[in-house]
Amino acid sequence: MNELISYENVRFIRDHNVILDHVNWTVQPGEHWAVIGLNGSGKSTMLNMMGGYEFPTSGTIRVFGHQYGRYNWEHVKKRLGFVGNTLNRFLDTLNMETAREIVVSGRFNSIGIYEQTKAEDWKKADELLASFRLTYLADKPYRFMSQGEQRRVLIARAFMAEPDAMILDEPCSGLDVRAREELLASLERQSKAHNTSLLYVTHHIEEIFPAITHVALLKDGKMLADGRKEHVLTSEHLSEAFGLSVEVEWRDERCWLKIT
Ligand SMILES: Nc1ncnc2c1ncn2[C@@H]1O[C@H](COP(=O)(O)OP(=O)(O)OP(=O)(O)O)[C@@H](O)[C@H]1O
Repeated sequence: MNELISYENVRFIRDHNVILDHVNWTVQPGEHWAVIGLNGSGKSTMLNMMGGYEFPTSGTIRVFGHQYGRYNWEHVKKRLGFVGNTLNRFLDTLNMETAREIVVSGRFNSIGIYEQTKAEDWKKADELLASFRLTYLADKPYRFMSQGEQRRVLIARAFMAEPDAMILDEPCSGLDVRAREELLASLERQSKAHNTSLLYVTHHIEEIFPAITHVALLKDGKMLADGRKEHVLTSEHLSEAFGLSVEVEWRDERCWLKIT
């Protein structure tokens, strides 16, 4: 069994609401996934479960070959990068730190630096800042950055530990079009450099950049379609998922939507 991630018949019920309904999903090494669906379709819940933040009501989740509930999940989490709104819990600490400090802290999977750092850690943080075009923010405290800048700093931080898989929950929200394109290019570069599988949640089909190989399409907590992106991103599937008549157009290995 060499899958990176596998969900078997995963159900998640909260307050009598079925939030994920018999979800089956497999990610193989080398694949990069986009997870799409309308607001409330269960995208974040599905991915947050991997971090051990929610326990499935039934079904099995395996990450890096380890079954959730039967293994010390801290070891799994060390190999997972995560960028999403859950980091807002640490806002008080983040606000006090500079971009450089935040990126370095990713080396220890912490927010805030509580361990001995080495010169090479700072060198690597500087390289990451450069790769994400954030050098100009190196010494600026988080609280004085724009929303888009904060988002990019957190993404650079998540690469510091060279994770095997990286969950990015709407990483481009709040970014202008140029910043979005720069971020997508940096993500592509970094994921190649470290062999990191990307798991990318978005509402925007045009953010599915060429390096993304597969798509999971959720509707009302169910997996409507999953597999290679060319097979999933069709006018029929997307019209059904969005409850709206749309037409898909492929240009330069990217997919664009037209409302029809
Ligand atoms: N802890 C919780 N308790 C109760 N309901 C929850 C909880 N977490 C999520 N939900 C509900 O589960 C559903 C799926 O939420 P989720 O955040 O996974 O959707 P999403 O597809 O990521 O949505 P969005 O695109 O708006 O971010 C929503 O109806 C939400 O209200």
